[in-house]
Amino acid sequence: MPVAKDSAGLEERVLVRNLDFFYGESKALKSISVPLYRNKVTAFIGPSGCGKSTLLRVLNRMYELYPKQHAEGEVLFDGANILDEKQDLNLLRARIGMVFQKPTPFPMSIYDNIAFGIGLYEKLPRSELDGRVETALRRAALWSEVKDKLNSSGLSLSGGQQQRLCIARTVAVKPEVILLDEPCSALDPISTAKIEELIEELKDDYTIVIVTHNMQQAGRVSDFTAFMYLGELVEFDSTEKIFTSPGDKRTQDYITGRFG
Ligand SMILES: Nc1ncnc2c1ncn2[C@@H]1O[C@H](COP(=O)(O)OP(=O)(O)OP(=O)(O)O)[C@@H](O)[C@H]1O
Repeated sequence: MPVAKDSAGLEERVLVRNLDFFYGESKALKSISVPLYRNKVTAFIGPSGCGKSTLLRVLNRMYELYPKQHAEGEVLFDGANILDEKQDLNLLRARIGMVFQKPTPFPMSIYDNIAFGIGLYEKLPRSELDGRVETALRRAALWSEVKDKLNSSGLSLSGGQQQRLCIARTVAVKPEVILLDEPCSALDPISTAKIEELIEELKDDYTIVIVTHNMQQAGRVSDFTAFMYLGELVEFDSTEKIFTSPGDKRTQDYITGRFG
């Protein structure tokens, strides 16, 4: 299928169109429309409760795990609406991976943390699996720190290392889009800097979406920024534009710390 690119060479990897989301009767997302461009980092910012995490949870249909939550509208991925009932959820979650706020390694060895995820989707001989585990750990900038203790528990690592292990686990199944929900909020500044460097490198291969409360972080890591407020998407533009001359007063007030 020919892929539409605009004059700036941007390719819409995912296109959210008129998306509404409901927790029971309560509407948490109101007619959200936003593109997520290939090989770019898009940051979602906005005050607590504005719907950032809800939006991420729609993008890989995580909300399906809970009763009385539903989405209406379209999330187009390769031209198909992932909200469609026929969507294979396991396949979707392999293609759109997610890293959570709190590092969540499985209670198993470092090696198995990575191998387990791969094993859900592919049956590989041990030698090939070893290679995939190493590549994923290198990609997550963790290999040099763990290569001599692959059999130690993932839980024995520091918080920052655990978060990189979770990123390695996500990368290992070869997703196309990576969703990061406040990935640094539980980390110290050095670990945060490492994750930010990693995001910069990963965007060569993936489409990345990050939710962050940290304005400086959004400014450092993202190419595009979406500002949300009370379930609405107020403004979406290049990060430079949002942070230097936002079009909406609410965006301006938020980024200058006047509310939120
Ligand atoms: N499980 C739930 N049941 C009912 N309402 C919920 C649930 N989870 C979130 N909400 C509501 O949906 C709205 C959006 O919440 P969401 O967690 O997406 O916001 P957020 O922008 O990610 O906030 P934060 O920055 O504090 O993480 C809020 O009004 C919240 O109270």
